[in-house]
Amino acid sequence: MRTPVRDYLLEVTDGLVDVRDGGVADYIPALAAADPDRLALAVTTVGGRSYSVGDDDLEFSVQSISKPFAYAAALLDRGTEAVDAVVGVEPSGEAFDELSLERGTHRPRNPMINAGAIAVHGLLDASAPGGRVGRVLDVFSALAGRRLVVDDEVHAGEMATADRNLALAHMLRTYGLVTAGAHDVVDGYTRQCSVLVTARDVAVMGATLASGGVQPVTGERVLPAAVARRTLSVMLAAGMYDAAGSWITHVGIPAKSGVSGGLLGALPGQAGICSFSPRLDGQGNSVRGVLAFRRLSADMGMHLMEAERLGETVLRERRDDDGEVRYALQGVVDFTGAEHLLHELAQEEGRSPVVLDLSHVDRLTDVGRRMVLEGLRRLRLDGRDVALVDDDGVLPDPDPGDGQVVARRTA
Ligand SMILES: NC(=O)CC[C@H](N)C(=O)O
Repeated sequence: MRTPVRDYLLEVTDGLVDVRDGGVADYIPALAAADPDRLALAVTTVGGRSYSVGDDDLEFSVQSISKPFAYAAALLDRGTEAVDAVVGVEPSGEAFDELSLERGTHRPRNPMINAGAIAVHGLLDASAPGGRVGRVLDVFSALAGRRLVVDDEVHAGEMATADRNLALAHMLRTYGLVTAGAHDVVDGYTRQCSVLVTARDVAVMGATLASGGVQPVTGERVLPAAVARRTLSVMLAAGMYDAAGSWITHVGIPAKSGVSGGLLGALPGQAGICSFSPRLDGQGNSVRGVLAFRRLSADMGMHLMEAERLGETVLRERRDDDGEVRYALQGVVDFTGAEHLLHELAQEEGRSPVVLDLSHVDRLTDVGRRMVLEGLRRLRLDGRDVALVDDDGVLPDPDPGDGQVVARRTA
């Protein structure tokens, strides 16, 4: 069988070929010269499988799609507190190159606009080989799973007209939010924007954020889970500049756009997505990219707020068996899954022993584990015997805290 996923992506891009609205960014010479008809769409699942169509191997400069990844690198290098001291996490509701600073602290409102991204670039570990740009290349390459490079021509072309970004950096220096030289930081930030990627690379990088920081193809943990979660949160709040509100409403996928026409999406627990099409709308977002994401979100149920009642699926069956009550669980036991089980256990009457069969459980989250153990402890306080069937060891060291390890059975 040929998997239908790639065919679906083809259908989406085929439907966009005739859309020619918008125009390419013209303030960077290399972007002004881009072929506006190029089109690519790529998806990588958190399981590490990639599907892509169109110009999926065409390299383009990453531009502002670098911002969330550089933010993640700064969190890695400096920790949350130091990063929070120079940049906020609020949507700005303004254009990407606006000097939008918070009242009082003078911090740029978020790391997804230029002012914030320039401050973030200044935070990167400059002691790495190749300095801050070397650091960017190392982290980006680990995220993509291949060695990435800077396009010197894109960089030189943008530096020739970088007055506005230089102004932002000088302004940030007056507030002590950038300490390195303004020219140095903007030069490094512009190189960061000039890293060459393909749509396939960006989808894989996004899948790394979506999977909580583990690069799903190489298996390497590139980012701590908390860094991935924070990066996705800021993308959701501010990744689409002044279109953030309508983006959340219509698409509901944490995302980041760039002036070269790339659009990154990362859906937690599911997939990284990238579209590439150079014509931009008035807000600087790729016209066909926005349409592709709207369609994917609607067709594939990818809107973050599309809530599934998964908790109830955890209970596979309850059986009265030879004088004992057996609960068979399945899937991933998280807060709502454990709550569902605890609710059922609370209805239990009588004195027969309770057996929890975990044979079909993939995993318990930390809170799921603590809640299930607390349930077992309370059953024992009520004078009931409890036992576990857990041949795969999904609940290692089942100590409910009363000093008595729970008995194990084989299925
Ligand atoms: N929105 C963007 O992609 C902007 C990135 C570009 N390098 C700039 O700083 O202007």
